[in-house]
Amino acid sequence: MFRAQNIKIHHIGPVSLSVEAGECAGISGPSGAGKSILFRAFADIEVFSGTLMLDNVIHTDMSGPQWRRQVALMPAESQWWLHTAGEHFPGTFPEKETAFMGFPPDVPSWEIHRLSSGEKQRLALLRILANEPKVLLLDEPTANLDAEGTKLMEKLIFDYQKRTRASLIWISHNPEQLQRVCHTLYYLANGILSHSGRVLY
Ligand SMILES: Nc1ncnc2c1ncn2[C@@H]1O[C@H](COP(=O)(O)OP(=O)(O)OP(=O)(O)O)[C@@H](O)[C@H]1O
Repeated sequence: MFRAQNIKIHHIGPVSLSVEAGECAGISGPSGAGKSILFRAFADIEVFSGTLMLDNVIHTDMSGPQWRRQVALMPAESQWWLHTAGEHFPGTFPEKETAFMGFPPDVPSWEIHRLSSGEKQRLALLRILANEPKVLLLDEPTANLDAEGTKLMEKLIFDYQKRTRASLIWISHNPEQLQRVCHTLYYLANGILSHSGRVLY
């Protein structure tokens, strides 16, 4: 279970929220409200005050890299620093999953500069899932994808969540998507995170 208590970062907070194992919390809110900033606090990559807990372990009891291996941030703009796609997967390349996401078998040799925004987004998710995190912080994960790509991305995330009981926090500007993928909905505006409802199945 992921728990954030009294998180304050820049003009945002105090923010508290809990996400059970196997659950998805959605966050919406106006552009510039600070949703991505809040994720940077949850991933412990920017200075904040308050407490983060993962399965009752406080974030200060882990190193930053240890925390981020378990609480993985998929930013709206993924980072790439090596020459080819394959070099960004340190272990075994996830051939089955890349094929599922519509890539041909030679994708590990693709140079980063040729990747489209949507290809980057799909490969960034596969890179993150390869580390088997317990919490996924998904910042508009389907923003650059068409309807078919969105469907595949949502299915890949669902299958992962079902298999591992990971907790998800999903930022989106698309209310239909949040209704479809989340159990609980939050709204961030004017620095305040409000619980805006539970999705009924
Ligand atoms: N390090 C920083 N210090 C101060 N302000 C910042 C910092 N980083 C971002 N901001 C500002 O905070 C605001 C919130 O940014 P953020 O990217 O979190 O918004 P958002 O809710 O994710 O927006 P969008 O929905 O458009 O992606 C923006 O006005 C941004 O310029």
